[in-house]
Amino acid sequence: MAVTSRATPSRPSAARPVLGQNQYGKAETRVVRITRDGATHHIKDLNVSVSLSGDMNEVHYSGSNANVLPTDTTKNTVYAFAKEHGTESAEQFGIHLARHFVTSQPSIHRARIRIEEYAWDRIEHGAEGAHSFVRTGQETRLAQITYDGERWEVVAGLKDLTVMNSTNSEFWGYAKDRYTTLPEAYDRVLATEVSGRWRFGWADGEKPAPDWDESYEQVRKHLLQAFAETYSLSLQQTLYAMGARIIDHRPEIDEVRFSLPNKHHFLVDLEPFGLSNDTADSAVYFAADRPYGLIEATILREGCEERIPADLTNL
Ligand SMILES: O=c1[nH]c(=O)c2[nH]c(=O)[nH]c2[nH]1
Repeated sequence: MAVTSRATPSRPSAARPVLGQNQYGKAETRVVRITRDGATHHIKDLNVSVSLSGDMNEVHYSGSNANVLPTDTTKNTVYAFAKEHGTESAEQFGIHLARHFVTSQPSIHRARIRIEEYAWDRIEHGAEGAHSFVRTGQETRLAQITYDGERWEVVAGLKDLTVMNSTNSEFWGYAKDRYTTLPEAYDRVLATEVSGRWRFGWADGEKPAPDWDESYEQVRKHLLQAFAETYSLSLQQTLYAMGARIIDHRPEIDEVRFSLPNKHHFLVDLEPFGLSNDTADSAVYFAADRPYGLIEATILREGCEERIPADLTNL
């Protein structure tokens, strides 16, 4: 029930149920810090959950918020601390946060900070710069084989391959109407979780089949390198570059389709906390999980038929 008066909060009568263990805080603040060492960038990608407890009887019994540091504040603290301590280990980062909450708020006696850290490897490629990353951990490899007694259709693919460029991405010059509020971006983070399928030209059991494993490794390498090396004016352009590079380098493949969610990273406004974000040496982002742009397209070898379904979840 909402509090409707400003009356002094009261304790429950002896007959009323007693409050047991309780805790609160903001769960899963997704914070990404990009540290810039010239053209070499470093990523710290954390999922931080704060859980606080202490003198919280009144807020439960009567709704008095006097002892409650808002969960929104705990989220802001994570962002601000990411700017100030974000290159440190997750353990050390958690120690800073926990100490801050317990020592700065008399009503908070215990802070539990849980952190998941996502690791990123650099994408090896031939171009300048060190700002392209692939999230550590194996993607899922996919295959679909169809045979009607005469002809074969083999489609290979992958999903859950997460990649990021921490620079060399822009988005501007787009159509605008009365509902457009998106600011034009001249240097943004471009991140996506690649879902792709590619169809082999091989359809005839008499002809030698491609080396499937070698083909998979090469397609994966080419799509990563195209992602890393493309100076991107849109995710659509990057998608086309990835598919075109596969078609150009892998003669066994006739058709490629990608479904690429645009995993938006929004700069956090740290001005209210006296910190300037997006400086030459570092920037802190909020990694949003939804809604997301979804960019999908097929790239074909000239003269080949489009057979991979538009909705990759049907494959
Ligand atoms: O690369 C992009 N393509 C879009 O179509 C689009 N739309 C949008 O809001 N942001 C972006 N980014």
